[in-house]
Amino acid sequence: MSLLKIEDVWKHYHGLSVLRGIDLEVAPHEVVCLIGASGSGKSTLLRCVNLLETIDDGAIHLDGAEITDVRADADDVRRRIGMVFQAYNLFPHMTVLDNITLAPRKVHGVRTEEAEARARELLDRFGLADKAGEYPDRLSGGQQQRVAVIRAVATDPRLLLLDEVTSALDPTLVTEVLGVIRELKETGMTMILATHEMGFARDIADTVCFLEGGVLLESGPPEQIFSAPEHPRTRAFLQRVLEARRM
Ligand SMILES: Nc1ncnc2c1ncn2[C@@H]1O[C@H](COP(=O)(O)OP(=O)(O)OP(=O)(O)O)[C@@H](O)[C@H]1O
Repeated sequence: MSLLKIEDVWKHYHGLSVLRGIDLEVAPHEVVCLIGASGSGKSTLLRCVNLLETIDDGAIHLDGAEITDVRADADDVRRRIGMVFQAYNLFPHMTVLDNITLAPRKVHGVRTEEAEARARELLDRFGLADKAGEYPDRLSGGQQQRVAVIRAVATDPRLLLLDEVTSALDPTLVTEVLGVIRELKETGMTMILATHEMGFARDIADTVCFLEGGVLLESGPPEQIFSAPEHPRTRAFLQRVLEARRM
């Protein structure tokens, strides 16, 4: 059974359709990368999945239950879905350790010692063990984003959504964040990433989905999408990306 099932999802803003009948299934442990030009609907789709936006038509199921049903408990759904944004959104007045343990303690009711032990284990695994007592403004952008990723997985979510997590970073810092995500893949975390990093999508994705104008035009394994895309619009988009990189 799929872990996430998105069925004919539509989203309109002020009469304009920004998601137009999206269908997508994500299997447990699968890594899906959403690619497409700016404004194609990648972020909106992620925001619909964790109920930050309400959909106008269609349905989204997590673990077989419809989460877009009006009777679904949005807080419960968000407890099961982690999300990391482009802007790291760490709490500036809290140490790294407190940032990471806040949700497990306050939302999931985990005891402080247990939450801190888990946070330290994650910090250690992702090479940030010495930063537990630091405040976010003492960390580099790459380190802050790694803490944001750790914070999102500290509650053991069923699904992790990552929205352009490397866009705000200096290119030299991108690699370290990508390293963390690669490591998460090794642990079997199911993830959906919206990304402009084609190289990364090719490297990490099990499935790449190309969106244009709110339509999921083509999806498939990275070898297919990047080497032999079927849809002419996918080919045109990848060509534009390639040309922009040469400039
Ligand atoms: N809150 C909002 N109100 C009105 N329009 C919105 C809102 N959020 C997004 N949009 C519009 O929806 C469309 C899709 O935006 P979205 O941010 O999902 O695209 P994207 O593919 O994630 O872009 P980017 O790669 O730049 O992040 C855009 O035309 C955008 O202007």
